[in-house]
Amino acid sequence: MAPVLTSTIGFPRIGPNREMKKALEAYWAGSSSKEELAAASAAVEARAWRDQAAAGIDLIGLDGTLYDQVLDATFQLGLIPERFQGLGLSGVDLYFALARGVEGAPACDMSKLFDTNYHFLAPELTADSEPRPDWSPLLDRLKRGQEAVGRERAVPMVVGPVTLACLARGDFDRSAMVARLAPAYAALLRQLVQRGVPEVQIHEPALTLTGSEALGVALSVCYAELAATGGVPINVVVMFDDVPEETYKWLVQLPVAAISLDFLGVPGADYGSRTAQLIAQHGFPKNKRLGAGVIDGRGIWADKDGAALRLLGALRDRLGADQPISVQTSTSLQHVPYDLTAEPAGSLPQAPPRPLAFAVQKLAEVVSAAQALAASTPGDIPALDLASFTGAPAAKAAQLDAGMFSRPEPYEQRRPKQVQYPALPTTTIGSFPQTPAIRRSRLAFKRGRISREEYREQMAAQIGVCIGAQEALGLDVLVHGEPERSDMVEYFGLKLDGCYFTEHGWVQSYGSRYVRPPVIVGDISRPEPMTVHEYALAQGLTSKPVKGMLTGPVTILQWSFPRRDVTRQEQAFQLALALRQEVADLAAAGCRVLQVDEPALREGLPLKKDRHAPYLGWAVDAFRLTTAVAAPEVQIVTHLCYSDFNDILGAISAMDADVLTIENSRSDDVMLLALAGAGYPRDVGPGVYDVHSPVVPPVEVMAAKIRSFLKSGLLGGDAARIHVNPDCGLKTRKWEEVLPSLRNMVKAAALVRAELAAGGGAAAGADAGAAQPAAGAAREAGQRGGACPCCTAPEA
Ligand SMILES: CN1c2c(nc(N)[nH]c2=O)NC[C@@H]1CNc1ccc(C(=O)N[C@@H](CCC(=O)N[C@@H](CCC(=O)N[C@@H](CCC(=O)O)C(=O)O)C(=O)O)C(=O)O)cc1
Ligand SMILES: N[C@@H](CCS)C(=O)O
Ligand SMILES: [Zn+2]
Repeated sequence: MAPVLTSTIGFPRIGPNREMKKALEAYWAGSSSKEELAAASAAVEARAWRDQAAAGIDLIGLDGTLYDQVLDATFQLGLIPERFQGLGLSGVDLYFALARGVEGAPACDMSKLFDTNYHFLAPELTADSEPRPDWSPLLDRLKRGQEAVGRERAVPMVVGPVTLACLARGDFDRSAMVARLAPAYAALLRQLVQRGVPEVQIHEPALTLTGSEALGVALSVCYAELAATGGVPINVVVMFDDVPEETYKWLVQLPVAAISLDFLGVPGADYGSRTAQLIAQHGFPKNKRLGAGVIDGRGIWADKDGAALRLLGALRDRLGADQPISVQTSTSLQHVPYDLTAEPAGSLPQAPPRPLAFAVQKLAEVVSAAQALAASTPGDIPALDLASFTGAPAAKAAQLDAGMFSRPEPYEQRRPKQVQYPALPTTTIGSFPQTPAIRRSRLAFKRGRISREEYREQMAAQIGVCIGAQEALGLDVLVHGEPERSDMVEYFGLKLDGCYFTEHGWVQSYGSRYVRPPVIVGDISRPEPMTVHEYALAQGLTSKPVKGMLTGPVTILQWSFPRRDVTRQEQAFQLALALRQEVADLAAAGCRVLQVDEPALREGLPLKKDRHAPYLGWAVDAFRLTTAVAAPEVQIVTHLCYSDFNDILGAISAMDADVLTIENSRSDDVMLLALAGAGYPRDVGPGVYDVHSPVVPPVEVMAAKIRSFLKSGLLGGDAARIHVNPDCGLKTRKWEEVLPSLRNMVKAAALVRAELAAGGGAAAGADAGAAQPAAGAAREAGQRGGACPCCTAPEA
């Protein structure tokens, strides 16, 4: 019998106590040195590798990054976009310039990694891109890894050439690019030969995509070139989904030592994963190790009733006891929190459907499944039918009246009844800076140092500050600023029954920014209103319309850890029904503009095209179920960001929102042009500036953007229906960045309004005054929080 190994293909890189966040932010703030940053990063990495060794993992993937693993590959390949060259930057400063931007050189585009809530930095390539590899950071990490866990266990990992070519921005032939990149990867493999590694992991999640079969020839030629370097066994790692059948046929023929596959796919997806079926049907080569990803890498549920072992047993039955196999997680563990034992005793949900497991606990599951498999003989393990295994939960049909999914009147009829705007109405996306003072208040409340009442008073004061600032800036549609929300999804998770919330369950979202996803543990319901108090408070301070602010059902689901026993659709509809009650309550409280954010709508799109339509069907239905309860007079806004929405324009339109605000500025108006090209019919607010950069955008730059919107053909250039807003919320920024940026944004809108007025071209119905709420919402301004951060010292 072949030995059963254990392997890891990625681990949290943030440290058990968010050490990397602190180290990075200290370095960026200038309060620590390069050496201190490098030392902190090395310590976090070594801790993670030692944790894996201590758990008994045989082959430890040497995960670790200062910001993002895709950027690491781009950077080490020397594929530096031209705008960063000649700035006099090198090393980590050049690396961080690509990640975060510097004056005159905006950052690389940030996008979701496949269907996860992790953001990578997109390589920018052209047909002529010439790699100039320098793999020193990876080789240095390998040296440290070998010192930490020994040569026989330390496995270097890198994002592979096919995935890099697929994730890159630019107009070029992907197959040709794979061929162009191959020699640079071959150079890495040659350097690894000297260093005595057991293997190298080349991560190729792009092989899960529909269309990857067309890259089959490029894949084969490239991996033949890599294998020809000789000496270093290659483990091709695929994660996030199964691979298309044709791709599977290419994949298993590659001249590599191991292929790692994801047997579980997306938690709660009704289509499950076809990986087991592919193996049942086509087998797997005996001369390669099968990396069996049978422990869920991106869910937090513990393996239940030995499900992983049954899958392993079925694989052995199909492939034979001499099949080399390693037990591992289905994806990198970077998508789950570090260690469940950090949670305070007694805080775990009382009756979860099954126990929880974070990254450290998953290591133990991998090892115990491997040990149980090795110790068993055929017949010991309960049978499982490989040919029909998908891991999908049983679908429950939702019994809802069709009328609940449609607004009472179509857009053309209801729009004139809603708030009327001046040309180019200005607004923001919802959040304002989460200042240290706000975080201190929240901490004080959590630790019991201040009462709930005091905490609410302090948040109310912040809301007052936000309203005062927006009035002073002259924005048309205001927001309350979301100070009470540590995170938009976490906030709703805390308010909804059926969700469990962790204290330390941080997961990296991008760079030094982390989130704590709620855990959906049961049926969702809303015990009481969640946002009405803050909305009413803010609206009470101004005569301008204040947007009600909700996170949509698909985004709450996507950014939570969902159940695995119930389909995603069922969970989305439960969330939608709870949010629908909130929409009704906000409307009853006088709210006339109500934003329901769905930034993760695109993220949830299955990686296979044939699964798009069913997903988009229920995802759009969940949004409509949430919002359709609103009367025609209530303007429903939605907001989408940080994804490529081109391929879901039909679904965006089907959401039937009255206003769509969409991130646009980092990607050269791609979204705007796509919407214009598709004849998108309802109001649009394309982002005019990037909120992830500390750079204050000049008036003229934003004015030029607005002019380009008007000329793009979008809405026939109707300026009253083209809104002006930043790309996304401002919570990560400081007041001293936000105020000048918004001041410039308002000035830019005013400039273009004046141009339109001078040219007589302003849209019909446009009026240079402030927006008016349609129904009597005029209230006394400035009752609370008159202090305006424009006139007082902003908080650091
Ligand atoms: C819009 N985005 C979001 C995504 N996913 C979400 N779940 N939420 C999102 O908003 N995905 C796509 C994008 C990703 N964007 C971001 C943007 C910003 C962040 C971010 O800033 N994260 C914060 C964490 C915020 C938070 O919850 N803070 C807590 C404080 C927790 C804490 O550290 N407390 C300290 C003491 C307080 C202190 O001294 O500061 C303690 O307990 O010791 C809070 O506000 O209460 C981050 O800093 O990383 C994430 C994704
Ligand atoms: N309303 C949220 C949306 C983020 S996608 C915010 O402004 O932060
Ligand atoms: Zn956003």
